[in-house]
Amino acid sequence: MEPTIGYYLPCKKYYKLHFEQFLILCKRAQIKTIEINDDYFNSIHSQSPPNIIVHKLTDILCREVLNDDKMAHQFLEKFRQMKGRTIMIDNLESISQLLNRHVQYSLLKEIQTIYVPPFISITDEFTANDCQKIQQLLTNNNIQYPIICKPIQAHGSESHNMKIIFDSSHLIDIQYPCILQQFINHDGILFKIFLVGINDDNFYIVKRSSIRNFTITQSLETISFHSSEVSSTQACSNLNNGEDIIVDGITIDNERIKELVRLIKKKFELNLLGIDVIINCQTQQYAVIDVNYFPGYEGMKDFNQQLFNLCENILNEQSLQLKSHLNKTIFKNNSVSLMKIQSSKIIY
Ligand SMILES: Nc1ncnc2c1ncn2[C@@H]1O[C@H](COP(=O)(O)OP(=O)(O)OP(=O)(O)O)[C@@H](O)[C@H]1O
Ligand SMILES: O=P(O)(O)O[C@H]1[C@H](OP(=O)(O)O)[C@@H](OP(=O)(O)O)[C@@H](O)[C@@H](O)[C@@H]1OP(=O)(O)O
Ligand SMILES: [Mg+2]
Repeated sequence: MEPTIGYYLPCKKYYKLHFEQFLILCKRAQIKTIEINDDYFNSIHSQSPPNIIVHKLTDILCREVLNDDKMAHQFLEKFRQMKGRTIMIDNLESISQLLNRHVQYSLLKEIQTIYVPPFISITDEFTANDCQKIQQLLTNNNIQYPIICKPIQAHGSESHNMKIIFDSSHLIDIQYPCILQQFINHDGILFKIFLVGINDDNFYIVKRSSIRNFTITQSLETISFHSSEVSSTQACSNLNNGEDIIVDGITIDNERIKELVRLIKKKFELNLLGIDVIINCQTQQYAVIDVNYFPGYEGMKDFNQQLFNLCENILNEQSLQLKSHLNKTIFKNNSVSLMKIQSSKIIY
């Protein structure tokens, strides 16, 4: 029977990735593809689950985990029920570790050689009256101004509105729940590392614009921004470096990134990853500021081919395992009948 790959992608993601190219590659290789949606689940009793499911379910996972949404939970349960019979690219439990910035950063910090700028987590139990308490937490954790305030939720439309705060008198501006993190001067350059987990070396680095350096000489008003304004491919914000500042010389060490990718992939057990790195312009430390599940892969021309290769590898492994399982069973059955023959010989 021909192998099958199921997919669940929000429309926007499907078109942005040109996912039809992936489907064409599958067709050429005689791999069946099927969209996983409500219709699929309604007719599931008549078919066995796909060998692999490729998906971006982060929005639905966020609704389930962070908003306790029942519909989202019911939909995800249908994927969970296929566990053991299909390979999910990637596991929902692994992806969940990235959805909350506090969880994500805490796990990254457990990797000793990885640097995550110091942060504290501010739950929604804090109120505008707690600024002193928050300042104390910042001091205890050795976090200096400026600081960046990020929503605790790391994925979805609500997660990208950020603030830069320059002094304690503006702590009143933070939105709850959030992460407050040390702002690192990095010459306005961000490195995005896109990974398709065929092996640890299979990553692609793109350089993007980012937020320019700040020196605090006087108290500044809080700056609010959306992360796409400063770091998307089209970014052209007054928070970026002006054209007169030349930063083309900044490069990143491939070997260091290779090690970083290996450690993060192993820690989170994910195949489709985007890792955002900035380089502290004073200490040259590589700071990991964000890990995204199934990112946009903008700039990586052959993403669909890479994803296809990953799926093909998994299918090949599956069929090898199946063959070896069948061989073992045949061998076991043969040896059983051989033993029967031998023992019958003894009897006679
Ligand atoms: N600690 C930091 N120091 C300096 N700049 C930072 C820091 N953290 C984030 N930034 C800047 O803010 C931008 C958005 O941060 P972050 O990547 O955490 O947001 P996001 O909304 O999760 O992004 P993405 O769209 O990649 O998911 C970064 O691209 C970078 O320009
Ligand atoms: O593609 P999607 O709609 O899933 O959006 C993702 C976005 O890709 P896009 O901006 O190119 O679309 C990613 O940007 P890159 O790191 O790849 O630059 C990153 O911001 C993810 O966090 C977003 O996922 P979300 O947070 O919304 O779940
Ligand atoms: Mg993110």
